[in-house]
Amino acid sequence: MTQFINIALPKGRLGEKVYAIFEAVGYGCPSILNNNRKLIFENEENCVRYFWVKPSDVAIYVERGAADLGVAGKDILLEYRPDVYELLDLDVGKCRMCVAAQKGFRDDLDRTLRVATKFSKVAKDFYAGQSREIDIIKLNGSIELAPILGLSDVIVDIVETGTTLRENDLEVVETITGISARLIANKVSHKFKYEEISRLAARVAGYIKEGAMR
Ligand SMILES: Nc1ncnc2c1ncn2[C@@H]1O[C@H](COP(=O)(O)OP(=O)(O)OP(=O)(O)O)[C@@H](O)[C@H]1O
Ligand SMILES: O=P(O)(O)OC[C@H]1O[C@H](OP(=O)(O)OP(=O)(O)O)[C@H](O)[C@@H]1O
Repeated sequence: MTQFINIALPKGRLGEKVYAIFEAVGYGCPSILNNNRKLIFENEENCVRYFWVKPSDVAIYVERGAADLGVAGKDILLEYRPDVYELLDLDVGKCRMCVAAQKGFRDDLDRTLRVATKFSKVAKDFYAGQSREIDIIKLNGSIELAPILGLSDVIVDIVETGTTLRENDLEVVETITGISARLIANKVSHKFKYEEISRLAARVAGYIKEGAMR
């Protein structure tokens, strides 16, 4: 008997793009795009159930088995390091994790560098690799304000188009890593729903490969 697959989708900028991929490979759930406040959608015909989840929470749902699969940005995986399988790079939600600062900023290396970020672990690892002493200032949004107001020397944040940096007279100092959305799986589900998950992942992988060749 085919088992239901539970998939945690990230609400917001990534969600619809990601759902479009699942729909294109036969895992549609037509009512999901109705603009209401429902958070769970299921399609009995193809045995799939979707949850709309805050992007930074997707990994938690998957790690703890509330969802079998999920889609999370590589930024979230690097920061929270959930114990999940990373099955595929979905090639959407592409951006970069960068160090940025006010134009002309030079690190004088004499004193502790103040780093404002949502991504404390990513920032710590990056500067540990350079043996640079830092002070993390953990913020939850509008990170670009920090160097402008003198709260930090630099920021570690996501850059997509570069518009937010440009409009606030900041610039990229260094790129830490490229980011894109990843399909992740709960480790127990991967074992017990192996066929269902493998079938879905293979179809998604084929779709992405076709897209790359187009
Ligand atoms: N310009 C961008 N800014 C932020 N994230 C982006 C951008 N472009 C792509 N992404 C990717 O999309 C994912 C979701 O970003 P989004 O901004 O929708 O959520 P968020 O507001 O950061 O989430 P949360 O509210 O849970 O902190 C990110 O984890 C990242 O992988
Ligand atoms: O290079 P860009 O295309 O300008 O995108 C980058 C901006 O987008 C994200 O912010 P988000 O919109 O998630 O807002 P917040 O982090 O301030 O909540 C990120 O933190 C940058 O501020």
